[in-house]
Amino acid sequence: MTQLDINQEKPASRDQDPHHQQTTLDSGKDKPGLNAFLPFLRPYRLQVIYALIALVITAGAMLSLGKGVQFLIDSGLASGSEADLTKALWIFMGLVILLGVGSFCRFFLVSWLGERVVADIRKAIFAHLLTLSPSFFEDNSPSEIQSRITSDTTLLQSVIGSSLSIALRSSLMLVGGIIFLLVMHFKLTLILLVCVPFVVIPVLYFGRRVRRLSRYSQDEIANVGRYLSQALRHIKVVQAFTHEKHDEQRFSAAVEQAFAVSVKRILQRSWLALMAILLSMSGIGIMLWFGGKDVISGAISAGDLASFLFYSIVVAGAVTALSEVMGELQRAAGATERIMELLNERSVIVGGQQPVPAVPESKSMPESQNTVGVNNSPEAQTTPLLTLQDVTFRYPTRPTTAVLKHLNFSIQQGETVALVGPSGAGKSTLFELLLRFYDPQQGQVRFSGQDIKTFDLGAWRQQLALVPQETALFDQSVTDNLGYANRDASENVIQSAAKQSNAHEFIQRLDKAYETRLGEDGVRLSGGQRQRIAIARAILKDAPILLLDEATSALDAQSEHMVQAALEQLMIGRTTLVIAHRLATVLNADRIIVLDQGEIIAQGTHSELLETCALYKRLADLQFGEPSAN
Ligand SMILES: Nc1ncnc2c1ncn2[C@@H]1O[C@H](COP(=O)(O)OP(=O)(O)OP(=O)(O)O)[C@@H](O)[C@H]1O
Repeated sequence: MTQLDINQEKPASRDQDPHHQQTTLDSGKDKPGLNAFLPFLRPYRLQVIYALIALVITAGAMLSLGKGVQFLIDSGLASGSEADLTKALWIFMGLVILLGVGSFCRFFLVSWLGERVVADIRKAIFAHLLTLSPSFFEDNSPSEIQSRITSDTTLLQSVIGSSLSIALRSSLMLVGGIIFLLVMHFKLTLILLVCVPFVVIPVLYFGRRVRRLSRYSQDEIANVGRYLSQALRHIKVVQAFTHEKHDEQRFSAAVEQAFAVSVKRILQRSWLALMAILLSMSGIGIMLWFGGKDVISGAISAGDLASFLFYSIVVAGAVTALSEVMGELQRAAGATERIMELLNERSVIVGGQQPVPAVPESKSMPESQNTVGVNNSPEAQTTPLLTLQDVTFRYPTRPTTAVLKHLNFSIQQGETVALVGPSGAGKSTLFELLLRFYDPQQGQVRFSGQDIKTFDLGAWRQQLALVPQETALFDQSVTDNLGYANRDASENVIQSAAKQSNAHEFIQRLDKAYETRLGEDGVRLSGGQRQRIAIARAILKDAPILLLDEATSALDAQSEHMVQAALEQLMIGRTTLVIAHRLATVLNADRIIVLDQGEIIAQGTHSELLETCALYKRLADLQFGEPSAN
């Protein structure tokens, strides 16, 4: 399904909807597993090879170290010769240096690979997410996706950056260690192999419990963090309702809860330490006893016993490490699967190959503003610029309800058409279809006679400039926020757009003028100022079709005048479709379309509609404050 296992419950009807079928993921087949991220490792083949070499060298050095210990004791200490001792120590130190340098290289290379691959995966996911249609984000909430990406990639990072190398190293140590042990002393090896489970199983048991509690502990800490950020984000609400005491108590309850979980974890960890020391040291004691008897009887040397102990510890350590990382590897396989699902998700909105035809010249459009070329052919002059033909649309999340029903209308180049209708009539949805956030299930939207689905998606969206009701602003400078519409615009061009949209003056009055950061969600601007920023953006985009969604919230007379003047400037020479909430807009429109419950119920001018359409008359009375006698 489209859901990345985020939303478990889905309405059954969605599966029967052919449109929605396109948005579903084939998560059931070809489970990718860990090898799915091999393509991400491919560019770093050399580093992988170097890391493997370092891995083999360190494992070899570690295994040889046991023999080094034996040599040190038997040839160095037991022989009583200082020269032999020095020689043995040199060999031992050589191995230690090899092990140290090898470990340095292995650790650096493997961790580097983990970080590098995860950085690439994060970039790939983000770039891919940006291409998905809005319907995908209705099925999968962005905040869930965000936390998924963060936790899944962090898990992958730890697996690529450490667990995999631990698994490889431990396997080498395990096999190598057992071979050394068997060659050295068959009977002691058998004793060891019997002892290992007695040590490893309890350690694993407590280890698992510690891990599980660590996860709970993390969750509790996340809860505390969430609570904290909510309270601080809404600090004005907290203080206005004098809610401080209550919030303080709830916060301290959350902190105490986190503390209680941590104490449980610490206790298990302490048990783990106790068991590990008792069991492993008892095991060593048992072997020392058996081995010591053999040393006394002369069957083996003291060096033999010491190196035997060394290899036993290596083998037990490898077994423990392997069983620990196996769980990690499994979890990482799940994480990889989810990441791959996300990367394999295809947008249901696909662009075509056709170039967008040039917009026919408008008599009122100044030459400088018509950037998409001019087409003067008689055919271009007569074909409407925009046509909706029998358009029926249902949102993918509500496949049974048609939001737009059999819409038919055309707009000529340069025309201004106002859309009017009660809340929920489908006005904004119409804009979403024009922007191709969704495609209609039935009918076509045409531009200069061609279905907009045949156009390259980016090129088509370049033809439209949207001035939304709520202007989305980013926590960046004013220049960056304006430049959002046109990344190539120079500072001069940006300022001239701000002047045209009557935004320049208030921008100049901000602390750092155009360099002022607007704060999260542009909180530092008033409604009218935000709208003028949106208008400046549309000017910068310089698209032939304007989609205006007028703000419903009332502006004071001065702001209203500024916004209106800016809009009039913007509309010159463009084809405009406006969701109208102001009297001035409907009066200035060439035509008004009245929408109700997804259907066009009337079209005409303001005065015509007042006569012919009861719904329009009622809306005019309510929305525009227009006395019905007018
Ligand atoms: N993403 C969505 N998923 C499902 N249904 C939606 C979605 N967006 C809007 N709708 C529904 O579609 C219908 C039309 O909504 P739309 O926003 O187009 O109306 P509108 O005429 O613009 O209303 P308003 O003037 O209040 O903005 C409403 O019933 C709404 O609940």
